Amino acid sequence: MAMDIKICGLSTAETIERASARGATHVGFIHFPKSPRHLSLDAMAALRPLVPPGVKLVVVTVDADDATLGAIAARVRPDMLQLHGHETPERLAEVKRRTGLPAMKALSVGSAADLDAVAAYRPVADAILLDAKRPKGSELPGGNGVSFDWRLLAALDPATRYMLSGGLHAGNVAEALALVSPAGIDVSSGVESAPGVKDVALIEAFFDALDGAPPIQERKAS
Ligand SMILES: O=C(O)c1ccccc1NCC(=O)[C@H](O)[C@H](O)COP(=O)(O)O
Repeated sequence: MAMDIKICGLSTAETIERASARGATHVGFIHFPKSPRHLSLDAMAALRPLVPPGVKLVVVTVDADDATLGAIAARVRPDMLQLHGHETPERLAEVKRRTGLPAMKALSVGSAADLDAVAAYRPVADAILLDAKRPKGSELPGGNGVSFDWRLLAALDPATRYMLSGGLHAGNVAEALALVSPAGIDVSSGVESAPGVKDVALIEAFFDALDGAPPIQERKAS
């Protein structure tokens, strides 16, 4: 099965087009006012038609209330929500029921014990994204450009499908994929020239690096 590739925090027609053309299966919009990648409802609704059919649009929120999530569902019509705050499995199930949308839950990993949370979300989440912990001083629960120790994922139930996230870039994605076999990968800061400024050349370099990575069957065998 081909790996999912999510390019997150996009905000321009050019970067949506390039990421999609190079093989992104998912593109992400951030709706979190503290983020340099924040897009208003109007901005997301305006960019929505630029996401090609077959590429999934994910809107990322952080502990958003029902009114906000309802407005996103109605006006932006994403294919999926990404809940990147402290949402419990019960809240995730409620969000799915209220919005009628699939939901991915982001979980932060700093130690093997952090992976215990995965079991609670697996029955309700449509996808699990494993990200690094927020560094001290950052106001952002994601999009910090820092990685966690990928070797911790050896402790995961091998049946767990997850998206690997946190600090990936063209220079380390092949190394990550030599160590772990995620169902998907997600990148934001690693394809930016400055916080919130996506760079087409870095997007190209990321996909070039993936083109050079060994296919998943070879990775599993090694
Ligand atoms: O990117 C943000 O600004 C952001 C803000 C608040 C919550 C989540 C956010 N990003 C979510 C993502 O899915 C990022 O792609 C993920 O955290 C990886 O980011 P990076 O380490 O910068 O590649």
